[in-house]
Amino acid sequence: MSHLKLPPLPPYQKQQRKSYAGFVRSTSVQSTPSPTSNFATSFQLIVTAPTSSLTNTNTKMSNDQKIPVGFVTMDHQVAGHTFHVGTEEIGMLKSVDDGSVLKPAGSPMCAAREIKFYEQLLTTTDKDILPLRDFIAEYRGTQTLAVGSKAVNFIKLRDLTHGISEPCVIDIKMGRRTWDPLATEQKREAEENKYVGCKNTVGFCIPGLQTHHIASGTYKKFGKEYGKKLNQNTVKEALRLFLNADSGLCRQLIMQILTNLWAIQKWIRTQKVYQFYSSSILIIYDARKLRQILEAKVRTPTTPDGEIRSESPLNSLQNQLKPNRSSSNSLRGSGESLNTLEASGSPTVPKTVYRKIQRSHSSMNNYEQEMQKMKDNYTLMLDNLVGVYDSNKEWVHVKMIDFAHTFNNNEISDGQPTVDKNYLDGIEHLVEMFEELLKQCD
Ligand SMILES: Nc1ncnc2c1ncn2[C@@H]1O[C@H](COP(=O)(O)OP(=O)(O)OP(=O)(O)O)[C@@H](O)[C@H]1O
Ligand SMILES: O=P(O)(O)O[C@@H]1[C@@H](O)[C@H](OP(=O)(O)O)[C@@H](OP(=O)(O)O)[C@@H](O)[C@H]1OP(=O)(O)O
Repeated sequence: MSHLKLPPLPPYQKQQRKSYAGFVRSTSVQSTPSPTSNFATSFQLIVTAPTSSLTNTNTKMSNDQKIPVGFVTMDHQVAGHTFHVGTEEIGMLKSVDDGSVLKPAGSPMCAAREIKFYEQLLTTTDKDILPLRDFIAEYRGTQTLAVGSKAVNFIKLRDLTHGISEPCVIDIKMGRRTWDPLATEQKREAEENKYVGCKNTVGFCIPGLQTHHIASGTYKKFGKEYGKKLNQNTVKEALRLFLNADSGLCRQLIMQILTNLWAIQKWIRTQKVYQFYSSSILIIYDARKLRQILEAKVRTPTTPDGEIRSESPLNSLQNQLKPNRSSSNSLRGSGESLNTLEASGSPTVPKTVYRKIQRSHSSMNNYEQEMQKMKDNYTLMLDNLVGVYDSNKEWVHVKMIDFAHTFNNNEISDGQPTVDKNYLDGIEHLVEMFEELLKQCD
């Protein structure tokens, strides 16, 4: 255990924004949320529901947790402190209008530490730290809001799911060790006994993920009970589940994720300023965009070096269609329903050719799925037509989050500062897995 050289943390000062959203009652601030805050025990598969049926219904809270006007609970939160109806538990909020999330600042020490981390990053000129600005969600200061009868200080960040139609989200907590130098014996023991199948082998764990499962059109959410059961083999299945691999590994998606991971990995290999304990990498992508790419691939399969393959069954179908300049929907004889849209030249109108739908009692399920796919594609097409879904917008985010336990090296030891080997071990394994997935893309 390195010799601790931790100056007493300054008394916790709330940096408050001038303006308050919602309302703030003048109340006596409770000193801290209970330090042993209970977490909602999450079942393995928390939620599964048809994607099309989802709306953010997270606005119902108990009276004593009335959510401030202008905010709702974060519907795409996959891990961390969540609101728990009827308890003191306060979780992430999402602004309804400015594309921000608010993270409750937590216990005074963690809050001061995380706010100090973000504030330092805003003003630093240290070239060794500057790359970190690109790896985190934009910090938008702090804000105090009344939640029920409490005035709570929040850290305000860019909502990385904002504008993402069908957000697939995974929280990957980095490092074998997830307790910080100030952790009590009890906390260390608790942390050491969690996610052991993953942390002790690949140096990271998955406290939560959600995916819009393209093949079945359902939304699936998995919590920490799922993550705690993963090992170095099944964690790869979890990544494939997150990536909709059963619909086809998408080279474009994996390349975008890897490009960001490589940048973080390169910086972690050399930076000697921070030790990141219990910090996560959050990966988010839009399943609606992925679906569009996969459909396009089926329509125009390409060779590994990107050349459009010569005649493929679908191409021959397309060629038979010789599409005219407008959408045409022709029903023929045996119930074949073919629909093709000639790409009108507009980047937002996809050339959509629906595969022949064979209607027979033996493939009725297939038919149902095909019909669901046609409906989804129509939605996508109409979105594109009305510009709701700008196909050029950013649809993949990879960001470092959660710095409540991030220490400056000069706080920890008086020896030579070193790289964060704990975090590095995790990201080396994570990059390796995504590089392996890239090789599996056809
Ligand atoms: N900038 C963001 N945009 C969108 N979602 C976010 C953002 N930051 C955090 N989240 C969501 O909130 C969850 C928890 O975030 P974070 O880890 O910072 O909180 P926490 O309560 O400290 O978690 P833990 O208890 O695991 O340390 C993440 O898993 C993610 O789903
Ligand atoms: O990573 P998990 O499994 O969500 O564990 C959390 C986590 O350890 C959290 O600590 P922090 O990283 O947010 O500081 C714990 O909060 P407290 O330390 O405030 O109690 C949670 O209790 C942990 O959840 P769980 O109790 O399910 O292990």
